[in-house]
Amino acid sequence: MADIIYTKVDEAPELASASFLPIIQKFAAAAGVSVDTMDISLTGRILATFPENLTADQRQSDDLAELGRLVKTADANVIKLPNISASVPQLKAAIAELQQQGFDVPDYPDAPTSGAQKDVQARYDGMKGSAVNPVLREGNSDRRAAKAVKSFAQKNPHRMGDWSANSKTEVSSMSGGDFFSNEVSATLANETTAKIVLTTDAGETVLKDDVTYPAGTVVDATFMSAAALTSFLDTQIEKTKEDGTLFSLHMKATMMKVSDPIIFGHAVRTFLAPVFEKHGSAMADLGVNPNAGLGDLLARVKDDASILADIDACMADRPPMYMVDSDKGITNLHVSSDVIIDASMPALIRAGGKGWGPDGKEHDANCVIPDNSYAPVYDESIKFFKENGKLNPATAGTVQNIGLMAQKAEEYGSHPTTFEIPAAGTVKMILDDGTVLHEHNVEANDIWRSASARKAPIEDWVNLAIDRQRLEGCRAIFWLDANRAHDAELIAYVKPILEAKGVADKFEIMAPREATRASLETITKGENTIAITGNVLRDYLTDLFPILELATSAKMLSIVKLMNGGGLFETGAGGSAPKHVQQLNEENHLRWDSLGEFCALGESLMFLAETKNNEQARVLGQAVDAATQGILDNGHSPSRKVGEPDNRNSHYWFARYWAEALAAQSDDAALAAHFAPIATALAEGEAAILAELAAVQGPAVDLGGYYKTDAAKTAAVMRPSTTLNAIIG
Ligand SMILES: NC(=O)C1=CN([C@@H]2O[C@H](COP(=O)(O)OP(=O)(O)OC[C@H]3O[C@@H](n4cnc5c(N)ncnc54)[C@H](OP(=O)(O)O)[C@@H]3O)[C@@H](O)[C@H]2O)C=CC1
Ligand SMILES: O=C(O)CCC(=O)C(=O)O
Ligand SMILES: [Mg+2]
Repeated sequence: MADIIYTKVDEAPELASASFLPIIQKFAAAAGVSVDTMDISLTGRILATFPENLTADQRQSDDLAELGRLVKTADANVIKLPNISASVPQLKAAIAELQQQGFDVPDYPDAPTSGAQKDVQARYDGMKGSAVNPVLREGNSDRRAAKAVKSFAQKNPHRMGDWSANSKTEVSSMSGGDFFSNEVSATLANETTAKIVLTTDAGETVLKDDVTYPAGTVVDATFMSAAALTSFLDTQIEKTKEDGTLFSLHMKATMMKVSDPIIFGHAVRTFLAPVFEKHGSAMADLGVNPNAGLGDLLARVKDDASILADIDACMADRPPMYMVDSDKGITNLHVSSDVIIDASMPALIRAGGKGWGPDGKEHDANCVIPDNSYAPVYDESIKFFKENGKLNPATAGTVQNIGLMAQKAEEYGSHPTTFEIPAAGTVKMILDDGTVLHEHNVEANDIWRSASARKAPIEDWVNLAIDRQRLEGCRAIFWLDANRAHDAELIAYVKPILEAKGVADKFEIMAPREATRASLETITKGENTIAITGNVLRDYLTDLFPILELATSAKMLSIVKLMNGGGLFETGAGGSAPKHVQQLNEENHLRWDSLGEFCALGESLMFLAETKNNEQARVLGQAVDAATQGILDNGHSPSRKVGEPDNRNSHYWFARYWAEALAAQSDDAALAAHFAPIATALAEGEAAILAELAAVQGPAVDLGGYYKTDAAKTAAVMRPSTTLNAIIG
């Protein structure tokens, strides 16, 4: 096993790796540090899943499973880049591309009939949504802006949209019948197994058997009423029309891969209700499944003029929709993974409460977030900015996050215990001694789910928060709502630990709405605060605050201190940025900023130094920090526009500053001597390298694929400077 594992992913970050990884490997080798890749890309995972369909040459090892084992060991030192969390349309596109490239992987069966097809679907469903992060996240989350990054943002504040006090933008959530209002929760005294049973007029169905919980696990159960949801959506569609705003739905269909595509499907069905009423059976015959989105629906009915005419008539009567891409007519309801709440809501808030409409212009929006558990965070943020005006990134303090994440904590681990209820009845969660832990009366189509959080991760999370607060000395708030069933159980863990450690006076506990306001007030004053949250708010807040403070979450330090002693260094909270790939394809400019990778690399090397007593790794790591600082101080981050320096330029500068820092340091004479000529060559080659990088921009390029690019073609595009390549090798 290599000292450091650098993940092979998809889309923009993977393109960046084609340029950056050779530099990392070359520099690390000088200190005897090995850096290897493991493939967690969507196509890599598909190929690893169907070996029997592939030739011996085409087969691929199951790197995700291997990494899943590694992160449970003290040896883990993994740099994890963002990967695609695939919706079904993305999965199908990746399958089609592989087939075209000569890989005989099976089609995704939409409506499996045979056992074999059901097996294929189950194997694909295992790859759906956020299938990677939960496997690797065997620790809690520590995300914050490095000091250099934060002070750069303060000195170079990004543009922020203006807020008007009479902006009509608002958040709308259900008034009841949602996950929030139906939640029950209990902490288990003993280790136990449990089963989930649905009882209807037709009898008993075991929805899930043999779930095991260690003692001390907090186990929740809740459901969303389908009737309450559709009536809420109906009301919101009407209300949006009356208000003259954009209808926008924000959810996390990738992470909440069972529940949220169903909720999304209800929105598609409700928005097009007259069409479903009239053409329901014809559309079903065409294989329409509203959960797959409007994009899939339109493709399936494209040859039926009467359905299309009724869709047009219905849309004309509906409020305008918030658009993903107004030029291409891609709406909010096209694909469930196109609008991901953690990125979409902050972008809208940063823009002053504006979203893009079908006319290609910005408008106020009705942000429909059906469930009330976390919607108040966005609602309160919007209210705060309406009252106080936009945040000033030049003076704002920062919100750091310590998030409960380990061992599939809370909602993000609930997929195996989430069910769309087939018929009215009762759902019971029954423990092995026969105790009924939780019970709900449900109707057909309700979404019932159970989530849990284990004792060891909870205690680790509280201790991580105590350590962080001690280091920062700033305000620290547990975002927990004493009136919410699950949060009350967590508070019962948090308070005694704080008291036992004598630090209870350093922490506050507030419900998400109050904590949002308190945190915005704190950073507006230029002060810092730590948000100590559950798993979902970890995700939401580590986009919300960075996007307001730094313009993007991609620049964040994202450290997962693995519970068994290893380290996982995620590169930012940002995703895979499909738009960036499109720009590279069209005009050979990659605007992806690798700052997240630079920060993660520095942390990973320092971690190697600590855990393996590797002093040369420490020297390399310190020099990485100097190089990152150099990129920021000298303005060598990528530009967004073709013809201007891009991702590849930033890698050249990074290599140069890294080599210069290594040559200049005096802790390790051998490394200094090794890097002195490299630093000189990089400096002397500057004019040639920059000219070679600039020369290629403009024309379209061919990478030989989107989901699975051709390695040689990608290397040629991403490493166009022969002068730089000669130095890096
Ligand atoms: N940790 C993970 O593995 C994550 C994976 N994803 C996956 O990423 C894909 C896209 O998701 P999406 O919601 O569009 O979110 P992204 O984070 O990919 O993109 C949102 C926007 O943020 C900006 N951005 C993000 N990272 C960078 C960067 N390094 N440099 C410059 N700008 C950046 C870009 O803005 P602009 O285009 O304006 O420059 C981008 O369009 C999905 O497949 C999703 O599943 C998403 C989140 C996390
Ligand atoms: O795993 C995913 O799909 C997304 C993860 C994410 O958004 C985050 O961790 O911030
Ligand atoms: Mg996120």
